[in-house]
Amino acid sequence: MSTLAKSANIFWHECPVGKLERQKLLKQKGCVVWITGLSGAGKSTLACSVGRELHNRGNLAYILDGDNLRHGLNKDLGFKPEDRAENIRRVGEVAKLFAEAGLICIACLISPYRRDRDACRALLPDESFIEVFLNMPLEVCEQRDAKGLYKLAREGKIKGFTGIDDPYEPPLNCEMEIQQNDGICPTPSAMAGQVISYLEEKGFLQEP
Ligand SMILES: Nc1ncnc2c1ncn2[C@@H]1O[C@H](COP(=O)(O)OS(=O)(=O)O)[C@@H](OP(=O)(O)O)[C@H]1O
Ligand SMILES: Nc1ncnc2c1ncn2[C@@H]1O[C@H](COP(=O)(O)OP(=O)(O)O)[C@@H](O)[C@H]1O
Repeated sequence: MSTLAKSANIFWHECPVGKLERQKLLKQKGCVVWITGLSGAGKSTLACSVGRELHNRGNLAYILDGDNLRHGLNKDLGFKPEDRAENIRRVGEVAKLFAEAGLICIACLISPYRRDRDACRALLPDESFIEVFLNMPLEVCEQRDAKGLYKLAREGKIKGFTGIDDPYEPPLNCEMEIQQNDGICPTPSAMAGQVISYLEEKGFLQEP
């Protein structure tokens, strides 16, 4: 699918209230926390845990979950590489709007291809795209198999399943990597704590 602009004679209209004013109102800085990893790695769980913690602290956050968005905005897309690329492109653009609105936008999608994630990063101002690699081994995800999809993929009933017969390209330079310690997965709340600490350190949770 082409991402080249097809419309001509269009002009950007500047609005009177800008990002800085909205950030001051919300007492936080807009950013995108982009959680990537295999199906079953715990992306949605982590996103929800971070979202709850931020809400409890009085920060405004919004979750863009790949699975959920495929029920609406992206319901015309499948899992071929070009469909995944368009899926990630659209979510990247929406995430950019949320960050521009001053929110902490938490996007959780497999987003298996490095090039697609890097293109989303390039949409955001420096440091406000925070890539979190939820690095859970395939065996752990497959053992969890919360939706029974790995079983179907192993039986050949789903083709092109990430980690089985479609690639996952791990980030090379992500802001955070969360993994098992001595074979034990940190609890969702411990993982969320790591993300919140990062946001705090970088000043996203306070007035600009
Ligand atoms: N072929 C194939 N490969 C991977 N995943 C598949 C596939 N088919 C369906 N599913 C289900 O779709 C969810 C992933 O959607 P995403 O939008 O995050 O995928 S992607 O970023 O476009 O790759 C993913 O959800 P999560 O388990 O939450 O990651 C799966 O439940
Ligand atoms: N930190 C964790 N420790 C143990 N189990 C987890 C953890 N995070 C998620 N899970 C479990 O793993 C399964 C997949 O989690 P989910 O958040 O749906 O993953 P994803 O969104 O990456 O597909 C769920 O059954 C969930 O309860």
